[in-house]
Amino acid sequence: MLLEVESLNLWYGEKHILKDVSFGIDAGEVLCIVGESGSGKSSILASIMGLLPKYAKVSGSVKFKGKEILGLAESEYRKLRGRYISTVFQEPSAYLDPLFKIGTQIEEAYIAHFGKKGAKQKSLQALKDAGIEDAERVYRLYPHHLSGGMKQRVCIAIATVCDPEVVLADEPTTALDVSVQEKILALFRRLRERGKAVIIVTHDFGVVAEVADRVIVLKDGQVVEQKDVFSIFDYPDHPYTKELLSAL
Ligand SMILES: Nc1ncnc2c1ncn2[C@@H]1O[C@H](COP(=O)(O)OP(=O)(O)OP(=O)(O)O)[C@@H](O)[C@H]1O
Repeated sequence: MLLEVESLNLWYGEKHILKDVSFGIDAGEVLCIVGESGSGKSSILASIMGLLPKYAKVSGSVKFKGKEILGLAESEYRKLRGRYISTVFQEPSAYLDPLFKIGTQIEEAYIAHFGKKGAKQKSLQALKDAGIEDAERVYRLYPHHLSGGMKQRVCIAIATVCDPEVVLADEPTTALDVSVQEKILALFRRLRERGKAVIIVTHDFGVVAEVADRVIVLKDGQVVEQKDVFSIFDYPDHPYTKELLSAL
């Protein structure tokens, strides 16, 4: 397994948020984490990325290529984030800095790990890989010049410019028009073809049907079902899974 989460538990004060969560993902796979709002989906991603608030208490294990990463020092997490494991967020407008050109923001992500040399070329390539054909032009624009779908492509370029092995995405299409959602999901399928391990958090089984190889269903911080995508639609076991599916 490229990334392996084992018996992950998370508490905020007295509140037990994640309860013995275990799953793994290999290169070239898309795993969807499905569950209602508040079930703990984003908390799983935050635990993997080392982005939990200080008052959070965690136990268990998160291994990347066999090496424990849960509880690393912030300086160590910084070496991982963006370079080996990176994240695409729900709201591209909130993530992009309105004051800086697109090119600058992608380059910054690259320079943090590799230095200035080759940064522009890599950034343009990342934009093209994210489905932006006129990359040279978009490179010089500011975020407010772009549509929501284009901004999310830029965020994917930022997340992939260092060629990470794992890409995490938290509701990456929720803020977008239905017409562009499909195109963004196609990009995640392309990441899988490029050998990335992709974890997508969603509450939407429509998204699952479009991209997932495997699915874990989370309820109140617990994994209640874990299956390949065909089985989850054809033979859902848990009543909660059936309930989520009936909303589709
Ligand atoms: N920083 C925090 N401090 C305290 N409680 C938190 C914090 N972040 C999340 N929680 C709580 O943890 C629980 C799980 O939240 P989380 O955001 O992981 O769920 P989610 O399934 O991703 O929901 P959503 O789809 O709404 O983002 C919720 O009850 C939430 O209120």
